[in-house]
Amino acid sequence: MKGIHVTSEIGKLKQVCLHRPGDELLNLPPFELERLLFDDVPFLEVAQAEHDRFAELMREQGVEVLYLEKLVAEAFDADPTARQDFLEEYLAEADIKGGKAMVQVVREYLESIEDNFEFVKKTMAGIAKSEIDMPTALDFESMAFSGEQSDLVIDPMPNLYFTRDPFATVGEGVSLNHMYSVTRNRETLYGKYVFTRHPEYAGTALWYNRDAKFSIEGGDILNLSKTALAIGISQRTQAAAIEQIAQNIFWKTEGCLIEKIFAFDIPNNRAMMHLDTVFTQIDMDKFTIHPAIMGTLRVFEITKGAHEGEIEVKEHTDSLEKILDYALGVDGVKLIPCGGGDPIAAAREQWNDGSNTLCIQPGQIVVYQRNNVTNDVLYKEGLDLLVMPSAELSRGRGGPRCMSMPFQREDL
Ligand SMILES: NC(=O)NCCC[C@H](N)C(=O)O
Repeated sequence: MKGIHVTSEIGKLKQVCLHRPGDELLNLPPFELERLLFDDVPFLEVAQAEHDRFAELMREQGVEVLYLEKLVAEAFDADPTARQDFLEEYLAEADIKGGKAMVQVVREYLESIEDNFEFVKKTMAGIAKSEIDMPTALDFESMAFSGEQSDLVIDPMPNLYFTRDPFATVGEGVSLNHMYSVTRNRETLYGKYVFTRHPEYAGTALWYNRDAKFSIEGGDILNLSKTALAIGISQRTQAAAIEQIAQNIFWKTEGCLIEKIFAFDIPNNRAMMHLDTVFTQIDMDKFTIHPAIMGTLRVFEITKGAHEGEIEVKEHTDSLEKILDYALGVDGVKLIPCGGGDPIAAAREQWNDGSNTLCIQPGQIVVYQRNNVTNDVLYKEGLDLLVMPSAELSRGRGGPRCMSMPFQREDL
């Protein structure tokens, strides 16, 4: 079965989209880490082995694993004009250091890669100066660049293995996001070509588009039910983007069943960059949570207004448990604190994504091995943990939920 179908965070996972970390992690200059939103340089071989185990754990549960790089290559295999169109957009957004002559050299270099899969991986990895012949007829900009410090002509996209963020599946459609940072915004181009040009996915409804003005990222978008969505107001997602997606869903697109959007205003900092870094659903009535967000969290409910183009907003003042009971239509939601309530363990394990779990089916979750305090608490709560190695992957500041985008889940 193809197409998108996701109406919860916990319904049995049938199909998921990943990206296996590739050479983009070799093109990470240490002095560029902050700009590229990474905290250390991972050891690629080990990161790949950890990622392969992640995929294997899911396959063992009957999940079909798709790879983003393969889907994009399939779109190009099916329609060579798609590859040409992609290349033009890619070059325009690549911020190529140097002038027109350099752009031409890069274009020829990429065009010379015949195999579409290799071509896609190269665009993800970035391009080093040493890989290309510097232009012979130099325009001034290219000439000036050849003496510059940077060894990269095109930046890598090291965050691509966090497939949760550049686009997000909701119901039968997708929010094709506009990212907060320049470095991650290029990632959304791959989603664009999958959802508009891949033979199986072209025509997927888009609830948001990458050319919109405000930023929204998939780590902030949580499917609570067929009709309710949670979205974080965070470092990465602006309230204005939530208003825009609400407008799109309620008034400007067809086919979305969402009737209520709960906006969760979380602290604006790197450790808690997305809602899913502090809060993930793990069972019908259970969530993991970073205790540091309790007390400060404001929650708004957005619904369709009475007149064309209007939305209604109200703020909830109940406890988070009560708000979630109401949003999910259950009784007695339980919040399980990361780090077992100990503030140092909570901060340490949240930093390494202790609250960022991927639910395979109600009560069964993928977790990082390194978060042993939180994992013990989850065992005691009766959860079935699929534990994955996490020494290298965690250096990018994302966990199992960040590294996965469900394409299909069974309805609850
Ligand atoms: N959903 C997530 O929290 N994704 C993790 C993204 C980590 C990445 N290094 C970033 O800063 O965007």
